[in-house]
Amino acid sequence: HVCSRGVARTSCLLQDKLRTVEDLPRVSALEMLYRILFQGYYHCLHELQVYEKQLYGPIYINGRKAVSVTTAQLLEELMRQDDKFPTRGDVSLWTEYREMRGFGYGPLTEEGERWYNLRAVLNKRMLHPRDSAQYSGVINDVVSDFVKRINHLRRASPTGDLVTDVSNKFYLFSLEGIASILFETRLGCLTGEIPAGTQKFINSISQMFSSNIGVAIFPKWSRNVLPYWERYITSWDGIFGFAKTLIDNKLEDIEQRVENSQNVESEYLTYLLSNTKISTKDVYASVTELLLAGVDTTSNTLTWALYQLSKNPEVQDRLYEEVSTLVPADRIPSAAEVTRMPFLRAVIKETLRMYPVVPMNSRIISEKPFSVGGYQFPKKTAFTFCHYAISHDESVFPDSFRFKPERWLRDGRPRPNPFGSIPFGYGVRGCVGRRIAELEMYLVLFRLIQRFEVKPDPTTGELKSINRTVLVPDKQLDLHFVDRA
Ligand code: HEM
Repeated sequence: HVCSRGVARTSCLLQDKLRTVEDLPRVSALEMLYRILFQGYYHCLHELQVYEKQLYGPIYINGRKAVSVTTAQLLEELMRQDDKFPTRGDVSLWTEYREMRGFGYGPLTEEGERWYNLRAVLNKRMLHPRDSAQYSGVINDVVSDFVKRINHLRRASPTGDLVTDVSNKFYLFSLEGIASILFETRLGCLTGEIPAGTQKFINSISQMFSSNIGVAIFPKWSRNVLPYWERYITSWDGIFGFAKTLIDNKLEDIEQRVENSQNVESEYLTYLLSNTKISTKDVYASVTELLLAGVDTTSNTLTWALYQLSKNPEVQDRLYEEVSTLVPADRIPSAAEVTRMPFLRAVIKETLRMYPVVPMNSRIISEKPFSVGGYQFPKKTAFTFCHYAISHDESVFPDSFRFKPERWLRDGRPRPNPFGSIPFGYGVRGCVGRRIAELEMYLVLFRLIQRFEVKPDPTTGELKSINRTVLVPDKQLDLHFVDRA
C-alpha cells in the first residue's frame, strides 16, 4: 500500500530484497499425503489447488517442495521470465522408461538445446494456423465418419436419439483424427468393431495416466510391493508398441511408393523421416508422444463442451445461430470459415477455462536468480502452475463455475487477463498441437451442432471433474442428439 503511493520506496525495495523462499508459507510432505490419501484429494488434485490457495494465499511452497502459483498476475510475471530452453519439470519417470527400453526422447521428454532443435523440426507443418489448415480435408473426412457413427448409434437406441458414453465416442474420434494426420492412415475406430490392436493402445494410455500418479507419489522402494510400477511399464510398452507398428507400416508404404515413383511429400511422417536434423529413433519417440498428447486432450475437451452446451440451451441456440448463418446447412465448413466464428471459438475457450484439460503445469527456471510477487528465487527453482485455481479466480472470472462463452467475445466488454486461462501453455514450450487441436474441435463441434440439438439425459445428472493427469468426467455422459431436420 505504501509502495503503491510511491512513499518510502527505498524501504520497500529493501523489504522486497529481504523476502525469500524461506518467507513463503509451506505445506509439508505429510500434510500433502494426508490431504491426498485421507481428505479425498487423490482424484481431485485440481481442487486441492483451490483449497490450498484459500489456506496459504497466492504463492506458497507445496508438499512436493515446488512453489505453487495461483493467480494470473503471478503466472504472467513468471512466464515472462521463462528460460530460453524451458524445462517443464521433473520428467524422470517418463525418461526412466525410455532409458530402460533404449528408446529416444520426444518433445514431452527432451530438454535443453536438443529439445529446441527437435521442436524446430516438429513445429513446421503443425504450429502455424496455415499449417494446420492443410489438414482440414483429412479432419473433415474423419468428422463426416464421426457424425455418421453418432447418427447410427442414436437411431439404434431405444429412444431413437440417445448416445451413451459420449466421452468414449470422442476418444475414438480424436484417436482417428490424430492418427490420420500423423500417418494418413485410418485406424477404423469409427466403425462398429474397434480393431484389437487399437483397443489395446487405448487401454494402455488410460492405464499409463492412472498409474502415473501412484508411481509419482509413492517412493521407489514401494515399486515391488504396490501394483503401480508394473502397470506403468506395461502401459508404456503398449503405447510405444502401437506407435511403432503404425510407423513401420507407413515406412513400408513410403518405400513402396518411392519404388513406384509416386508422390510421398505431403505426409507429416514422411516429412519427419526425411529431415536430416532428427534421427529415426527420435522420430519414433516424437510421433509416439504426439499421438499420446493428441487424444485425451481434445476428446475430454469436446466431452465437456457438449455437456455444458446440453445444460445451457440458450448458449447452444446462440452457437447454432452462428453456425447456421455463416455456412449453408448442406455444406462442410473450411478451416478458414470455422476459425472466423467468434462464438464457436469462445465456446471452446470457455470449456478449456472451466475444465483446463491439463489442470496443473510446471517449470524449473534455471538460467538466473529472479523475483516473482516480490520474492527472490535462486536459479533452478521449481514452480507449479495451478491452472485450475487460476481459471476459477472470481476476481478475474466472476461466476467462475458458470459456462459463459460470451466472456471471451470482443464486443466491447473488458477482456479477462489472458494469463487467467492459458490451457495450451505459453511461450516456446507451449503446446505444439494447439492449432491442430483447435481445428479438430471447431470442425467437429460445428458439424454436430449444425445437425443435432444436444440435450441432457436425466439419468446422467451433474458431472464432476476428476484428475487423472488430465481432467476427466467422474462418470459416463449420455446425451440425446435430436435431429434438427
Ligand atoms: C485441447 C487440446 C490440447 C490441450 C488443452 C493441450 C495442452 C497442452 C499443454 C498445457 C501443454 C504444456 C505447455 C507448456 O508447458 O507450456 C502441452 C504440450 C504439448 N502438447 Fe498439447 N494440448 C492439446 C492438444 C494436443 C494435440 C492434439 C497434440 C498433438 C498433435 C499435442 C501435443 C503436445 C506436445 C507434443 C506437447 C509438449 C510440447 C513441448 O514440451 O515442447 N497437444 N499441451
